[in-house]
Amino acid sequence: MAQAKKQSSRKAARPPLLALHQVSRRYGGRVALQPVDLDLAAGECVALVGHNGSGKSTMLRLAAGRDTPTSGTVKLDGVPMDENDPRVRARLAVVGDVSACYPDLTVREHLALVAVAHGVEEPLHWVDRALADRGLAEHAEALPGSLSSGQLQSLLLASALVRPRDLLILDEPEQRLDPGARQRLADLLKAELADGVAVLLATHHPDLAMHVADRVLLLEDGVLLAQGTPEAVLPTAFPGTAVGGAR
Ligand SMILES: Nc1ncnc2c1ncn2[C@@H]1O[C@H](COP(=O)(O)OP(=O)(O)OP(=O)(O)O)[C@@H](O)[C@H]1O
Repeated sequence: MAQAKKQSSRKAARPPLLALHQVSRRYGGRVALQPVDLDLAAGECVALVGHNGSGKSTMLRLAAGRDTPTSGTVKLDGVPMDENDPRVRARLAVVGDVSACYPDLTVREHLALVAVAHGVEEPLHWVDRALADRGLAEHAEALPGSLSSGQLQSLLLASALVRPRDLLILDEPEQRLDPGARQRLADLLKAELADGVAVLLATHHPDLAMHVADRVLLLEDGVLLAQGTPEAVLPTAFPGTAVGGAR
C-alpha cells in the first residue's frame, strides 16, 4: 500500500492531460453540476461516485466534450475540449451506452469499423485481441440484438480498445457485468493505466473504485462533497458497505 501511495503522489506531480476549471452545468433552472475543478494526469485514474442524479454523467459528458459547460473550461493537453476536433478524436475514447452499437453489424464488423475509421494499423489484429480480452470471441459473428446485456457492455468496452486513446472515459462500465467480467474490467483498466492512459469513470461499485482509482470524487446533488484517496472517500460514499481488496 505504501508503494501505491508513493505512485499516487508521483502521478499527481505530472502536468494534467485533462483539466476542468470551474466547470458547471445548468439545465433550465436546475443546477446539475456546481463549479468543479479536476486535473487528471496520464496514467492516473479518477472515479466519480454518488447517488443517482448527483451529476456524475453530466460531469463525464462535459469532460468528454459531448456537452458544453454553462461556465468554466475543459481542456485536453491545453486544447479546448471539442469532440469534433480531430486532435481530440485521436486521443479520447468514450465508453457510452448501447445506443452506440450498430444493430446490423456483427460484433467483429462493429469493432473492425471502429478500428478502420480511426486509422489503426493492423486493425484485424486489434479486433481479434479485443474479442479475446473481452470474452467475446465466440460471439464475434453475432448481431448486437442477440447478445446479453453483459455481452453488449463488453462490446462497448472492446470498441474503446480498438482505437487510439490517451484518455478513457467510462460511465458505469461495471453495469450488467457478472463478477468475473467485472474482475476482467478492473484488470483492463489497470493495464490501461500502466500504459499511461488517463482514466475517468463514474461507478456505483465501490470495489471497482478501490481497485483502480487513485482519487475518488463524491458528488451529491451536483456538489463536490469530498475528494481524496479511495480509502478516505469510499466509506463516506458507501456507508455500511465493506469496501475491500488490495489495489
Ligand atoms: N439533458 C438533461 N436535461 C435536463 N436535466 C438533466 C439532463 N441531464 C441530466 N439532467 C439532470 O441533472 C442531474 C444530474 O444527472 P446525471 O445524469 O448527471 O446524474 P448521475 O449522477 O449520472 O446519475 P445516475 O447515477 O442515475 O446515472 C439530474 O437531476 C438530472 O435529472
